[in-house]
Amino acid sequence: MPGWVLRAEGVEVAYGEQRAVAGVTLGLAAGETVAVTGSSGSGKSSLLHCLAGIVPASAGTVRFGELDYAALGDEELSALRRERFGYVFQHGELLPELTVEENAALPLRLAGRRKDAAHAAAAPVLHRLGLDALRGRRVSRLSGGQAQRVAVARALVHRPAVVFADEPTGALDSVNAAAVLDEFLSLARDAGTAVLLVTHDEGVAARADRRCLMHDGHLRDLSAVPAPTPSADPGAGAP
Ligand SMILES: Nc1ncnc2c1ncn2[C@@H]1O[C@H](COP(=O)(O)OP(=O)(O)OP(=O)(O)O)[C@@H](O)[C@H]1O
Repeated sequence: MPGWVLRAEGVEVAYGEQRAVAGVTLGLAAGETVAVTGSSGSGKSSLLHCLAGIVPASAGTVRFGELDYAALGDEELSALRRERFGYVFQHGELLPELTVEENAALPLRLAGRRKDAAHAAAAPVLHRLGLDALRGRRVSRLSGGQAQRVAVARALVHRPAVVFADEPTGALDSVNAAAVLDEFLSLARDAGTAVLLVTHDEGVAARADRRCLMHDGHLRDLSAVPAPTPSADPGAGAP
C-alpha cells in the first residue's frame, strides 16, 4: 500500500436525513492527481468538502498523514486547511480589489510571511502561469481565464500537500480550460502536490493519473485492475 498523504475510510456525509456520501474509501498519494466524476447530485462536492476538512464526516475517518481530522480542534483543523491545503473552485473566489500578486501571495501572508518575501515567492509561480505582465493588475480587471490562472497560483504558492479542485475550469471555454488545467497539473506534479479533482467533464478527468466514479454517494475506482475473467475454454493455451 502506498504512503497515503490523505486517506478516507468508510466516510459518510449526511445532511439531516440525506446521505450525500455513503461510505467512501479513497487514498491520495503524494504528487498524484485523482479525478472524481459523476452525475449532478451524486455527492462529488460533498466528498471533496469532507476530505478538505470543510464539512465533517458523519461516519468513517479522514486522515492527513497520521492526523485524524476527528481528533483535531477547530483551530488545528483551520491551520491544516490554511497551511497544507490549497483550493481551486469554479469561481476562483479571489479578492477583486487586490492585485494579481497580492491574491497569489495571500496564503503566504496568512502564514505570517512578510510582503516582500511573499511576493518574491509568488513570482516564479506567476511566471509559470504566464502572469508576469499582469502582476500589478487588479483581479477585477482580468478575463475569466486570467483570473482562473491567479486562482491556481494562489492554490499552489505555499507548496501545499494537497490541492482540492472543484470544477476548476468550469467557467472557461474549452481552449482556456485545457491550457489552465495543463499548467495547474504540471505545477502540482513538479511540487509533489496531490490533487483531488472533482468534475463532470470527461476531458478534464482524462488528464488525471487515476479516475473514480461517484454514483449515489458511492465511489468506484475506475483505474483499479479488474479481476481476471475466467477463460471460456480452460484448456486453451495449455501445452
Ligand atoms: N449543504 C447542503 N444541505 C443539504 N443538502 C445538500 C447540501 N449540499 C449538498 N446537498 C445534497 O447532497 C447531494 C449531493 O450533493 P453534491 O453537491 O455533493 O453533489 P455533486 O455531485 O457535487 O453535484 P453537482 O455536480 O451538481 O455539483 C445532493 O442531493 C444535494 O442536494
